[in-house]
Amino acid sequence: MSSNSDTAQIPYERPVIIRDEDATNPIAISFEHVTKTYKLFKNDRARFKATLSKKVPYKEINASDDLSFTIARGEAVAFLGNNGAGKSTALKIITGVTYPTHGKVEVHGRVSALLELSAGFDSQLSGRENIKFRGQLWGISDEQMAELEPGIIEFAELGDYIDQPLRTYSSGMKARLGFAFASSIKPDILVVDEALSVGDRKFSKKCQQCVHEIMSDRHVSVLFVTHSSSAAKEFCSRGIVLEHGKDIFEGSIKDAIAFYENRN
Ligand SMILES: Nc1ncnc2c1ncn2[C@@H]1O[C@H](COP(=O)(O)OP(=O)(O)OP(=O)(O)O)[C@@H](O)[C@H]1O
Repeated sequence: MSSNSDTAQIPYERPVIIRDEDATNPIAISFEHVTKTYKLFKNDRARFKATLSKKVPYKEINASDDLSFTIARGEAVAFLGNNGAGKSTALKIITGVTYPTHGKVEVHGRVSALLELSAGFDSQLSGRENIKFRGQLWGISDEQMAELEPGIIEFAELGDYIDQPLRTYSSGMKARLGFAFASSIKPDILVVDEALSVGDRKFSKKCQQCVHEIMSDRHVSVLFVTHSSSAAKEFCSRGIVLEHGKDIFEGSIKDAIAFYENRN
């Protein structure tokens, strides 16, 4: 693999993103030569100045660096890597929270992300209204939402607060609502960061159980980010080890864990 600096011709100089809900495609996710470059300015003032002038100096960091991998339909793959290896960046590209600088990304199927659970909620709307609103954003029909709503509300365990505006919720309560929604909408692709902590210990356990149930469904493709070898072994058949944004090892989960552990 080559880095940006020594690549004469960058593949997909303009990012190409193909995203659809075709869950019959044998490929769930594919990255081809994906690079995500962040610009690091000296401070916020310099960042602001850079919007007006091209002369403001900055450093560049490739959070994803010429990253290529494919996740097949129904496959469960673990991303292993130390802090800053580029795991979250890859997940954010998959969920559309951030865009690559170069490369081609394909995502086929409905993605449910257990990442930033409370992002995107409207604080003036109640929990119930937020569920409906999110359902509309996801393109879920009113009938389907009406079927799903009681399960989401029951799972979230918010009691009377479900009809109160979200501004009255604690951060844990918002995360509960986000988790309840994301896990109830039958995804084709589940993206989950194991570091995710939702609410108190009891609720967190319930969430883990729920994630495990979704992950055991053989039709769901899973991309699982973890530092824990045992969780990766339990659910994933394949592992990808990331370092400095690059894919430095890809193989069976057993081999990937052995590689990762030897490196640390
Ligand atoms: N918005 C940003 N601006 C600048 N640099 C960023 C930004 N987001 C991430 N980075 C950098 O990109 C690199 C990869 O970060 P990323 O969050 O993807 O790593 P990670 O493997 O998920 O780490 P962790 O295990 O700590 O969650 C890091 O060096 C990080 O500092």
